[in-house]
Amino acid sequence: MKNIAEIAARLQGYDPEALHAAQVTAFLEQLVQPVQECETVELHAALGRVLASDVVSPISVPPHDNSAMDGYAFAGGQLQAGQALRLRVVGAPAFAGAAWRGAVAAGECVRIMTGAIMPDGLDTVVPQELAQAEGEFIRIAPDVLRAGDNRRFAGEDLMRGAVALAAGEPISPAALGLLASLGLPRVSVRRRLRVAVFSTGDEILRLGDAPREGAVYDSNRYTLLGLLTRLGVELVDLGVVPDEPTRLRAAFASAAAQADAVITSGGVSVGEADHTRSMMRELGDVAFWRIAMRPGRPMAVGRIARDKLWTKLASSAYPISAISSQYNSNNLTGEAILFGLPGNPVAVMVAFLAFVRPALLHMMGSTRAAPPLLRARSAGSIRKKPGRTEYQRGRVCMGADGQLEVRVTGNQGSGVLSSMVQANGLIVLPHDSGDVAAGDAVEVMVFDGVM
Ligand SMILES: Nc1nc2c(c(=O)[nH]1)N[C@H]1C(S)=C(S)[C@@H](COP(=O)(O)OP(=O)(O)OC[C@H]3O[C@@H](n4cnc5c(N)ncnc54)[C@H](O)[C@@H]3O)O[C@H]1N2
Ligand code: MOO
Repeated sequence: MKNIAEIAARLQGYDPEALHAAQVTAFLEQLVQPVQECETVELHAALGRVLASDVVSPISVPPHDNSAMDGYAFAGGQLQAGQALRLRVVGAPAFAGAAWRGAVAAGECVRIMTGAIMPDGLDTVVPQELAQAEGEFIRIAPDVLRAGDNRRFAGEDLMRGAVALAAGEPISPAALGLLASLGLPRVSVRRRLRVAVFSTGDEILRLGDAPREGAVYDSNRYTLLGLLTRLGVELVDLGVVPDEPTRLRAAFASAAAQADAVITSGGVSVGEADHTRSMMRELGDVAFWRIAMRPGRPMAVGRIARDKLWTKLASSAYPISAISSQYNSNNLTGEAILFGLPGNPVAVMVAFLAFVRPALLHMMGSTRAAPPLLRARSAGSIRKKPGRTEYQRGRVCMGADGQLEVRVTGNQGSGVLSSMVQANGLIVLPHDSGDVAAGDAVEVMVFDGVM
């Protein structure tokens, strides 16, 4: 296991006082490892889990060539440009699930329903809307159809023996359907990631507490719990922890004893009461950064080695028995990854979306960790200083000309959640870029469905 200093040493131009967003991503890729344990779950419970190994198709889907339409099947070679075709309807209709095995001669066709197996030798289906019935015949007008139309091939979705879904694929509703189409009742997935969350700060009120001068309600834990629930992790909610070394030590110890990752908010800046960062450092191997970004400038990232935790706690007179039972009952790797996010509510969400979420996806074993970026035209001008990555809250929609357009959603203060609620993405203005003029193309990290 590389220590934090070793990972940092590999980053070109590493400056903890002005780290680039791209360096944070590169650092986290080095720091985290996918969980190795797997389990087999019922398909209906697999949504959002990450596939542990390749799924090879035991069958072809569809299993036979079949019709895509209700209509009449015939040999398409009989179609001729500029000419109508008249065919005699023979045999019993072919229904989905009931093959029709008779012979069909030239000049003949068979009534067929969507999904029914194509009778031998036939390759084309005329939908019934395009077939004019004339007694026992049908007539197909000139040039309405080509040979091969409306036939679905055996295996056109999935071929027997081919990889249907690769390891690392997050299981989406479409993937659930795909696995079900193979007849697989269960699937092997990586174990769920366990993530502990707590908010820090003496001024943080629990919901339901009476308002108090200078105090704010704990919103960060709720946004984080929401984001993590969408990610499909197991949550360990440790509530609000005041800025007191003893309480923080207990919270970090408990979190590290039972979770793969620990996410906190607040107390990572330079204020007098910012004890979170010193406690992280006491118990773990941690880097504190000022990231050249806005919002989300201060952030602490590191790990607590679980085997060293006991020694460290012993020297602080912490009651180890309180957490050793939690530790023993869990099947965790040797370390808990720490994400000490800043206190400002939007900074929390931006840091989560830009860095923490990709890192957690990587830990979950997902091969789809990078957030999706769209290019859109900026509806207005945006002021931007070169030398830091800026994330502006914006709403993407289709402009009058059918092109994607993004509009900033109001006050961009790092404590202002209302503009975050109105947004459906973050406009990502890269490190070196300057002001954006109305009409310029910008990149947007869309978060519909993510948050
Ligand atoms: N001299 C400097 N001051 C500050 C710097 C700096 O670089 N030099 N950075 C500023 C930035 S940017 C941020 S962000 C904050 C981060 O500070 P902390 O991580 O220590 O966060 P706190 O001071 O605890 O809180 C900041 C702000 O956020 C509110 N907050 C905290 N927790 C919650 C919560 N759970 N729910 C809702 N709101 C919360 C808190 O009340 C403060 O208003 O530091 C700047 N200062
Ligand atoms: O950048 Mo702080 O992280 O603005 O809110």
